[in-house]
Amino acid sequence: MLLTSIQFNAILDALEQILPFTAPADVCMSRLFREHKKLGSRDRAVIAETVFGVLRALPKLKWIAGEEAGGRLWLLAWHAAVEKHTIKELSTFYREDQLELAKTWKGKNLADAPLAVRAGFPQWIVDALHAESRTDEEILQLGLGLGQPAPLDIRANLLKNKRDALLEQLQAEHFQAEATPYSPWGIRLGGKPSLSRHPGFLGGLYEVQDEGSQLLTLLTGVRRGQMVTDFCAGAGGKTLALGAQMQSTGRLYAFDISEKRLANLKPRLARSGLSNVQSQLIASENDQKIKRLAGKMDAVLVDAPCSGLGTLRRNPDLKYRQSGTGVAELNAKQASILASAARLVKTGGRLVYATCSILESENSAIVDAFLATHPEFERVDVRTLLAKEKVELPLEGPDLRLTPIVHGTDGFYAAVMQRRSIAAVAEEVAAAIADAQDNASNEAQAVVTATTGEA
Ligand SMILES: C[S@@+](CC[C@H](N)C(=O)[O-])C[C@H]1O[C@@H](n2cnc3c(N)ncnc32)[C@H](O)[C@@H]1O
Repeated sequence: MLLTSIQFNAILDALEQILPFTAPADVCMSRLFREHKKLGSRDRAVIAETVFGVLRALPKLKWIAGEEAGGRLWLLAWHAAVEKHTIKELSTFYREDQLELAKTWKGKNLADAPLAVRAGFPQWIVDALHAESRTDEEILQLGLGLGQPAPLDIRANLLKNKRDALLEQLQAEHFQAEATPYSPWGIRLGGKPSLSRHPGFLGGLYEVQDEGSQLLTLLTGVRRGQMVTDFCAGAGGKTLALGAQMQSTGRLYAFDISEKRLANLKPRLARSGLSNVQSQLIASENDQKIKRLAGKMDAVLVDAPCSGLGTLRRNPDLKYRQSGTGVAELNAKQASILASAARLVKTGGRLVYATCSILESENSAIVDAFLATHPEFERVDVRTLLAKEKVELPLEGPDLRLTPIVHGTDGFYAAVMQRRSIAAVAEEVAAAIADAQDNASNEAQAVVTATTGEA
């Protein structure tokens, strides 16, 4: 059987709540599951898988069934044209006239669809990527990668165990578990197991974290005893990884403007066993509390608020809840946060700017503009840093750009910068002035030569 009627009705219910896109899909799903207490774990898995499948494929389903068709018919298009269920299987849930429509949809050829539909993006994302000179082929590859379900990655908590020991333990418990290809702390779990009651999870042996997110933290290069700030800590996914890298020594400040997110860090901190983290609610990136830490940090991570388009595998609804205008507003915030966070970095210290976005306007454009006005910082090639950590992964250019198709991770970006000494900056400025003076005098000589004929 395709679905039970309880599952089918719950899916329709969920779509009705999610499709106006006024609240995040995962929040709507949690609410629905709380309201339907009788749904078993298998039901929940089937419902969530179908709803998220429909959200990922929505541009395609709208092209097949029509922009205004609505949840029920888009679900029919999903089952008929994507999941390829037979008309007989669908007849339990749909009327004769709807089944007639489904028959015609089965013959639709996606190759005839516009690029946005084939890539599974709303048009605004295609326009934004085109504006950044991405080719149709690149957009298609990005869309296909971000249109797949994401794997389940965990990060071994090095404070409590080693990755290999945890891997062995999980395999002994019959998890489908394997080491992630790039992160030295990562384990990829197959079969989507529920971990929330697993003793290893409750005991803080690991945290759920995408491999790409683990790699961003690795780039900070933090070590024992350092002073470190996670400027946009949120619920602390990266704070926990940083704290473990520091072996719970030194001091790790976790800043955020969201009290709710910082509150969610608390139970995670308790499980992790870390005692070096100080979480701090700030009013804005210019909060007075930050000033006293100026120039004191060995490393600052700015995991900036962003469109989140790199996480569409997990949050497919984001592509409908974000917009070009929203991204432009984020760009201003990102630049302001980066400039403010940079003040905390000491000479020789590291500044990592990261997002889970695929748009360069949120990524290198922010970093390039920052570097153009902050000569005291220089870009560090992440390929060199990763090589030192013995992480080999395909990268083009000095910044980290991860994508699902190439790296099997969510879409991530990171640039690493280092604060130079005043002497180095002064030396460079003096050299630039000398160059400019040389050029000016050469030009003056050329004018004299041209007008008098005397060299
Ligand atoms: C990408 S999320 C951080 C995710 C988190 N680092 C993690 O790994 O789980 C961005 C965070 O920036 C926070 N934020 C937004 N504006 C901020 C600001 N002006 N200063 C500091 N944090 C800010 C948001 O509340 C959000 O938690």
